Amino acid sequence: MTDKTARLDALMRRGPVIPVVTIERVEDAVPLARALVAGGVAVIEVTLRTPAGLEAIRRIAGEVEGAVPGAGTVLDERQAEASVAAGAQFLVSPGSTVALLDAAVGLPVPMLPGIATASEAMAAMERGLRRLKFFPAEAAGGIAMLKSLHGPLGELVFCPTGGIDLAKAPGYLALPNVACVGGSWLTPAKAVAEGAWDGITELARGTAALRPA
Ligand SMILES: O=C(O)C(=O)C[C@H](O)[C@H](O)COP(=O)(O)O
Repeated sequence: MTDKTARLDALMRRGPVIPVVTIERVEDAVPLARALVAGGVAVIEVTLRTPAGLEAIRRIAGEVEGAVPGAGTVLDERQAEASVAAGAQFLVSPGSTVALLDAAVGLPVPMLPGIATASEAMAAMERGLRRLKFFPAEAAGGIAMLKSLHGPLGELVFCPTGGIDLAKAPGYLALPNVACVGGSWLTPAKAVAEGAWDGITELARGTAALRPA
C-alpha cells in the first residue's frame, strides 16, 4: 500500500462522514469548521464551487485546531495544485478525467477521484488509485451498484457521496467496500447563511452513532 493510500484510509476511517461544505462568505469558514470539529467531525471537504473555497481551505488549515481540510470539486490539475498550496490535505473530484487521474499520481496529497462506472474505476486502478468517491451515489445505483462492483473490483474502497443523509448512511457503511460516506447534510445552506453554528455542531454529533464501537 502506498503512503498516500494509507493516509486516505486513516482519513476515511476518522469519518465515517466527510461533510461536503460549500462556503459563500470566506468569513464563515473558521466558525463553520470549528462547529464541525466541536461535534467530532474533523475531516472536512470544502468545495471549490465558490470563489471563497480556496481561501476557506487556507483559513481552516491555518486557524482551526484539529481540523483536516480537503478540497472538493477539484476538476483539473491547476485546481489540485492550488488546493495543495492552500493547505488541503486531501482532494476529491466528482469525476475522473484522464488528465486528472494522471495528475493525481504526482500530487503530494492523496486524491479520491469520483467514479460512477466500472470503466472509470478501472482507469483509476490502472494508476494505483484504489480509494475512490462513488458519485452521484444514490442516482448512480446506490448500494446495489456498490455490491455489484465489489465482485469484480474487490480491492476498491469507496466513499459514496450524493443523496446520502443520516438515515441512508448506515446501509452504505455496512458494505465491505465502503469506508466512509460524504454528504452536505451536516452543513445546510440555510444554517451556514444564518451562522447557526450550534445547530451544525448538533448535526455533526449525530454522526457519532455511525462510528464503529
Ligand atoms: O462538489 C463536488 O465535488 C461533488 O462531487 C458533489 C458533492 O459531493 C455532492 O453534491 C454532495 O452531495 P449531497 O450530499 O447530495 O449534497
